[in-house]
Amino acid sequence: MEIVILVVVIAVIALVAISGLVVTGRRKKAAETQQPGTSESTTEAPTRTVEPKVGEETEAPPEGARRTIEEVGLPEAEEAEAPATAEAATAAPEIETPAPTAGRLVRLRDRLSRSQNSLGKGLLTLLSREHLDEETWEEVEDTLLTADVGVGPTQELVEQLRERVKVLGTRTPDELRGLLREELLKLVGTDLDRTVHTEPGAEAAAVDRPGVVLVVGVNGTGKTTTTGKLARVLVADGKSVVLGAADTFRAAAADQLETWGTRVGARTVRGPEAGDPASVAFDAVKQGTEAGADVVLIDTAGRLHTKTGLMDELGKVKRVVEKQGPVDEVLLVLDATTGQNGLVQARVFAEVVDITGIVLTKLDGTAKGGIVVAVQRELGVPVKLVGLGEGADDLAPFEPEAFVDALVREA
Ligand SMILES: Nc1nc2c(ncn2[C@@H]2O[C@H](COP(=O)(O)OP(=O)(O)OP(=O)(O)O)[C@@H](O)[C@H]2O)c(=O)[nH]1
Repeated sequence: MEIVILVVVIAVIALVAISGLVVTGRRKKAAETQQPGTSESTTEAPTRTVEPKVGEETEAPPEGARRTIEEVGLPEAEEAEAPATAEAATAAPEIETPAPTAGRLVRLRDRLSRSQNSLGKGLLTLLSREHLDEETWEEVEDTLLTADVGVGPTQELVEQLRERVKVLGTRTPDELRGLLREELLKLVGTDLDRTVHTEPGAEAAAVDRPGVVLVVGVNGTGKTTTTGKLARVLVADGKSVVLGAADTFRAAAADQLETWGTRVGARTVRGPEAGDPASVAFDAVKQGTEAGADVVLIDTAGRLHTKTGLMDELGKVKRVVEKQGPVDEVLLVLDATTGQNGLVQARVFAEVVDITGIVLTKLDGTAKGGIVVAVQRELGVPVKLVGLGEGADDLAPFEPEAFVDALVREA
């Protein structure tokens, strides 16, 4: 009997154990069959990746999108498209046509007058006061000094204005505007040669060499950008241009210049990183001459005017280039927003390389347009170009009338 009970107990235990195993096995299977469920969300993932993300409008359509074209029955179109796309990938980038240069300053006048508003508007408001007492004249003086016109030119202007306002007696706003325009124009100067000399000098007729322009200045003033913009201006005027990346300190600067060049089909001559800038400049002129280019533009590295070694190096760049012929234009790039500090820079650069023209950049970012007057006085060298923005065609020939008009125009 005991034996029978023992057998029954063992049988019951065995049954329980077997049914437990079966349940675990089923659960495992169920878990495995849920994996496809998870992979369902992964199959969703690719679907998600073909959805455009914010800012992807300009990217090539993803694979999924092309299949949709197939679905609507245009396989031939896709086949025909495929080689074209492959070709486009290897083809040279499209060459841009820069905007014409004539009247650029006028076109950009709105921007200029917006940024310069405080000088012209400030002066006109002061001069419109009923009684022009000593205090008002002092305010006129302060306004001019704040706008970086410089002490000497400010005193001259105030003296002239005082005299003429006295003679004029009662003043209408239009008369005042006219008066101020005339006096500012006198200060800015209308008879300076503001041509950027990109043509080789007379001696070149025998040698047949390109015009050579050297671009110099302290760090970050906008040399590379200006060189690139100038290349566009020249190409727009039908000239062939070779660029010399003599900024060997920063590989990125040479890349930046090359990008500007590529956009307008101008070749860039570059050297090894940290190589000798004078030799790159020399090579650029040599290659420009061999290629029969019209102009060679040489971008130099930014250097602090206080670093004697770097300033000596700049002198060497110019001397080495001159072994092949004179440099026709040395452009000093000054950042208009640095105000009076620009004058100190100008003085030192002028001692090392003969500056023949000034490019005043970032005039769009300052109300201190008076630096135009101050820097010309300081160096006796005219402002020839102005930068009015970061856009590729935001470089304008400096036109005194358009500039002064922008200063005194009605807001
Ligand atoms: N708003 C404005 N920005 C400008 C103008 N000209 C240049 N810039 C900007 O100034 C910055 C410096 O310009 P770069 O051309 O790299 O200056 P750089 O003098 O070559 O610099 P380094 O090689 O480091 O000495 C860039 O962000 C330009 O886009 C301008 O006229 N207006």
